[in-house]
Amino acid sequence: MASTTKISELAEVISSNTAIVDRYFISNNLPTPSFEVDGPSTIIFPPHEKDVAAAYSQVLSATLELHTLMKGPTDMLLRMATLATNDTLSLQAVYRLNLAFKVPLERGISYADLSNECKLNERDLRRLIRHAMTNKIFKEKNSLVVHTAASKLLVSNPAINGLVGIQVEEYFPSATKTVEAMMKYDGVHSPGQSGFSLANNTTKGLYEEFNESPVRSRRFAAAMGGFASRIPIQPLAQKFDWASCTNVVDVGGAQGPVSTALAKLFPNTKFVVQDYAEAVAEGKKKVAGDESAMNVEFMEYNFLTEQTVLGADVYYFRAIFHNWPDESCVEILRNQIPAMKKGAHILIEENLTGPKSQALYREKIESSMDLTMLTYFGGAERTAEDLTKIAHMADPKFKVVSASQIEGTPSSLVNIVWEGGE
Ligand SMILES: C[S@@+](CC[C@H](N)C(=O)[O-])C[C@H]1O[C@@H](n2cnc3c(N)ncnc32)[C@H](O)[C@@H]1O
Repeated sequence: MASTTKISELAEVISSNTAIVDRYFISNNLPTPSFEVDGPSTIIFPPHEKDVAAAYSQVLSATLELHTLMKGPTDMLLRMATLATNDTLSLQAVYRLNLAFKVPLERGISYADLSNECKLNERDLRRLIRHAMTNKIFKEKNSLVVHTAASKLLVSNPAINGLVGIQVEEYFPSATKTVEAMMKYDGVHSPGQSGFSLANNTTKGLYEEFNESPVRSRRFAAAMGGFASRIPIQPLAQKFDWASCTNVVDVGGAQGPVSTALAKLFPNTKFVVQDYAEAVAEGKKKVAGDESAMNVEFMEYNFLTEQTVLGADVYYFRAIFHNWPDESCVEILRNQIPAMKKGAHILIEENLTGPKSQALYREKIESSMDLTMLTYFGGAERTAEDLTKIAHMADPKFKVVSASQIEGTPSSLVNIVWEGGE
């Protein structure tokens, strides 16, 4: 008989690594994880110390694996789809009915009063909320619905609320159509062939569709902005010689969160942020009167057409290419060529995927992000080699000179030099 089994090995990994994380919390006077209403909303982001981050990641992976092993193949298969779908269903109810905003933060509310406020009968409302509670979104106290740290976050953080909104209102229906879309078009070769497009009964891609719907477009932009604002700027500032550039074009730069931050650090470099009209208008409003953003300009530009800023030193794309199928990435790169001088850089900042043999939790998050890109856009999470192939397909005179992680962030920077032109 084996002296240790897989499940007791995993239990040991969980125990020893939880102790490392716990010691870190205690010695740094940090609150220990809790969903109590005054508990911390984030655990460790970004990871401050590598060994603690590794221990934290081991705990998440080993608990996931132990949980799956303990369920066994039958229970896992029988329940997987309904469990995951119903998690989203009850979250959709929380979002759609605006429940987090209707439960008073300080005292809670009865199901009867909440039912009146939501115009939904008490019995069904209770069923939905009780399910949300299994994910620690609200809890019951003295027969009242009261907040937890998770439900409170929906009230206090508009970006998180927006991200939840797009998951339940846009992603949830789109994902049900992804396989159908792939079968229909034998893969996804243009944004209009995505699960999103099929679910929305359109041949347009997500961005084009949202251009006609300011409410959906704003919710999406706010949610993306929430992601963007969590990434520190210093590591990117140190990763490239921005100071030596006269002009940088931030292509698809949204409301300019990166360019306005870089512009403060590099006052002699001019940053041009390009995006659709609405993002550009919002960006202009944000920097109006800000002396430190005098070197930032906003410009409407559709990157599916030829680049209009000629002769810049850098054309920078952050979190753009993973939103597009390979064919569109090639087109976007080719659209920059007529504007590019010899030696100009295309800088692509993206999360690059790594080898498959990594911690289970990390693998699940990365692979889930990949399917999210596929469903929304027909896009993909890519390796450095994938992006190199795309650059060469666009033109062999694009030379990939480096691709490496930006220290302290989840992103990498791919530096491509244009060897054609004058
Ligand atoms: C995921 S966001 C990234 C925004 C920004 N680069 C950042 O990292 O915060 C993608 C951006 O691409 C813009 N975009 C999508 N299609 C575009 C197009 N055809 N032309 C210009 N911008 C576009 C969107 O409006 C959005 O702001």
